Amino acid sequence: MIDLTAVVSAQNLGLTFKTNDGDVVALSDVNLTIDKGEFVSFIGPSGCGKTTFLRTIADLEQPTSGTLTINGQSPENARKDRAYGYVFQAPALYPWRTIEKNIALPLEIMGHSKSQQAERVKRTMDLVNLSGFEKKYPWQLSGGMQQRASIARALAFDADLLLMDEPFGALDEIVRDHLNSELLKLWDRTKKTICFVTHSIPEAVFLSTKIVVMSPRPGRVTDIIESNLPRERPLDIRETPEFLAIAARVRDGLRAGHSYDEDHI
Ligand SMILES: Nc1ncnc2c1ncn2[C@@H]1O[C@H](COP(=O)(O)OP(=O)(O)OP(=O)(O)O)[C@@H](O)[C@H]1O
Repeated sequence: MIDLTAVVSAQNLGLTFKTNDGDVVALSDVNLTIDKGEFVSFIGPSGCGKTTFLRTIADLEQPTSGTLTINGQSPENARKDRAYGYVFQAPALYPWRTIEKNIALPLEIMGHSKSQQAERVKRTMDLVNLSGFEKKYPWQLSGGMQQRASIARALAFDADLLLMDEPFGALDEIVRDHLNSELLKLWDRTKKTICFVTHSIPEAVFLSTKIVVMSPRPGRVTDIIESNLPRERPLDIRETPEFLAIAARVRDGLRAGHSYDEDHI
């Protein structure tokens, strides 16, 4: 049953791309409910449909079967309502605009007043610890800072739902650890609902209240793991037996959905 109180509710969701080489089944029979305030990670090998699922929530792709609602409404209406912010794999900042002007761009397009823009830019830059870098250009910032700026841009809408497609994949491990901790604090402070795509088991376990394990050909959900870790998570939680037990279950789910033979033909 479709859950109208959920932030995201997918029922028997399918999406098949028609290509010149035939049909590509990107999503098949996906059933998933995401409640308000959850942090949900999507993990699975390349091509299992993680990005497609996020893009479908964002109304950038249309499902070919099943039902999907965002805050009880269609993805199209949710998009018109500005129900979500989207953070891409690469920071995608305009090099000719300063950081504050990059963050303000969507607000500018939406017709917010200059004072509203300034207030929101200040608030979101504070949230991602970038205060003081307003007048810098993207190339003057490190990769991690650029990605924080694009998170600020997604937050500037003040949407309750944040869609993040492997935002830290290109960063080194130390920076990634730091941003993972910062993101958890931000999530705790803002009470947002977050959908987060990753390839990293420790990242998924560290961040999430729920982990959705997916497998390719066709993109299916093979396991949904509810995490019992406390909401407050220092980095060394990754060495605890509770953490390692969840990581082992994710690994099992990934293995079960993976056909190694097929890959090596
Ligand atoms: N516009 C499109 N047209 C045709 N096929 C597509 C299109 N977009 C995605 N696909 C295919 O759909 C499948 C799922 O792709 P998707 O990008 O969602 O996977 P992913 O799990 O996010 O992968 P990655 O981890 O590499 O980002 C892949 O086989 C991909 O080639």
